[in-house]
Amino acid sequence: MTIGIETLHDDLSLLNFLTAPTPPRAKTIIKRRDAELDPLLLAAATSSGPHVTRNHYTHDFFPGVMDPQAQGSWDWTRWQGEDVGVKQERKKLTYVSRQAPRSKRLGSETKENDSRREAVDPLKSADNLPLPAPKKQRTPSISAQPTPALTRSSTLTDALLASSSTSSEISDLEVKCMARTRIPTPHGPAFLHLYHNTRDNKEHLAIVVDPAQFSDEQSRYAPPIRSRSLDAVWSATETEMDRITRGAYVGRLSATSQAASLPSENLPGMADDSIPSPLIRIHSECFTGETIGSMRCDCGEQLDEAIRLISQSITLPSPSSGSSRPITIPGRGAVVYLRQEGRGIGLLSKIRAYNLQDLGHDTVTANLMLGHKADERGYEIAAAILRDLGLGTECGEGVRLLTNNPDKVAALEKEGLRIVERVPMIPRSWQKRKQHPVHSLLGEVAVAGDDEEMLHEKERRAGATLIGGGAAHGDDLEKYLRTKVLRMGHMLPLFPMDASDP
Ligand SMILES: Nc1nc2c(ncn2[C@@H]2O[C@H](COP(=O)(O)OP(=O)(O)OP(=O)(O)O)[C@@H](O)[C@H]2O)c(=O)[nH]1
Repeated sequence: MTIGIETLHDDLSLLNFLTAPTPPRAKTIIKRRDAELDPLLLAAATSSGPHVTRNHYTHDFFPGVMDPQAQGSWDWTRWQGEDVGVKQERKKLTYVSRQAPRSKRLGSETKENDSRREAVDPLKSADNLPLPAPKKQRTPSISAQPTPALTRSSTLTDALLASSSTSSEISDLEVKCMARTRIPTPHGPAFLHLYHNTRDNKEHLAIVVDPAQFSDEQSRYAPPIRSRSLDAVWSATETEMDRITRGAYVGRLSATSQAASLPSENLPGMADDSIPSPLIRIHSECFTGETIGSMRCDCGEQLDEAIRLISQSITLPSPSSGSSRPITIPGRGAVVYLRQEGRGIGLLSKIRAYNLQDLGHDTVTANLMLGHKADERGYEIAAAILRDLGLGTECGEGVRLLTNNPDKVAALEKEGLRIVERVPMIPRSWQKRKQHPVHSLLGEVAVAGDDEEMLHEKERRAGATLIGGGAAHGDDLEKYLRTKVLRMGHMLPLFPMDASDP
């Protein structure tokens, strides 16, 4: 039986053909038929919001401003708005793929933590604010590039930005603090700063400890640690409330105290000579250590310990020889929290590395076996964030860096950070047993007579590696700490495991 193309022109004849008791023997040509898109289906789909199924999440109904077939139609960021050069008749909805062509997708495939990933102009995200967005324009941000001499048209903000740029390396990196807020922590108040940058599309953070900003009296001993890019004026139309909402305020916000900051809050200043330089920690994200209290590493306790140490108040000698009373001022410093999970290899690879570690390999070898370097982190963004905070610059304050990692010190110095001192981070589990068996740093207080087991139990109850917790002990942690010293050269005296250990 031969069926001509003409006999399959409608649904019924096609159905008959497909369900006939005897399959056709002769070659049958079936013409491809594209069904009309049912207008009802179109209406239902448009009103039901974005598509989220596996096959459809990259497609959406767009205003027909672009030819769906055209190169780049998948790129939603190219859409300039309905009114831009759109002919009236093309305003109807069009089903457009938001997925880049396969060649493009494969070409840009990079590993999770690759800092070379194309950034989607993160500095322009000021329109994430709930308030009316300022007109899209390049807003002031801190550049890692040496700033050219100021022109006559330069504003005060420009002058401040210029004074904070010290790196001698040519770089296109810019960072901008998008928002800041006060966070009460178990160690005292901190200001959380969220940064965007032009290098990667991650949101890096700075946890600034500087409670003197709440008090006029204490702030005269040292300049406040404030973000230049946050305090800058972002647009001529920005209101006081816009500024306060994104954290550009002075003092402590309350229902009765709401003072927006000015760029001049950041005039470069030097601390009183007797005040130690601010204590700084560059911390790399560790989901396992910080979020679920993993005892495979010391990252959770390091983050907590850093905030605790930075928050410790500073005692100054009395200002006049006649007075015997020393002065105490609140601690100052910052933790720059970089989103470079797993020493830069990403969480997925770190999880795989843990399995290799369970097979007997150490943290360095496991990384190498997975095709990574022992450490793939970079510190350029950290240095730019610190410059934005006025820290470690040539004309501002130097920093005391909390770390045992010599590579970190070298990398930050290469970025132009002025480090006046390295402050070691002794793991709590080593610190405690070394000092006194009943010494307790935090949490539940140990008492004389507590045996080792009791101490560990108290520490576990106190929160282990999590923020506000005590020390954690365990074989995995011990192995990790020793590998850092023995294979990665961390500058830390080994805690003797037993009498035969070095
Ligand atoms: N690849 C890998 N990363 C790990 C492992 N354990 C912790 N990390 C990551 O290591 C980073 C912390 O680095 P560390 O090497 O512990 O310490 P450091 O920051 O180099 O040095 P310090 O400043 O002295 O603390 C975080 O990003 C963790 O996620 C591991 O076993 N494998």
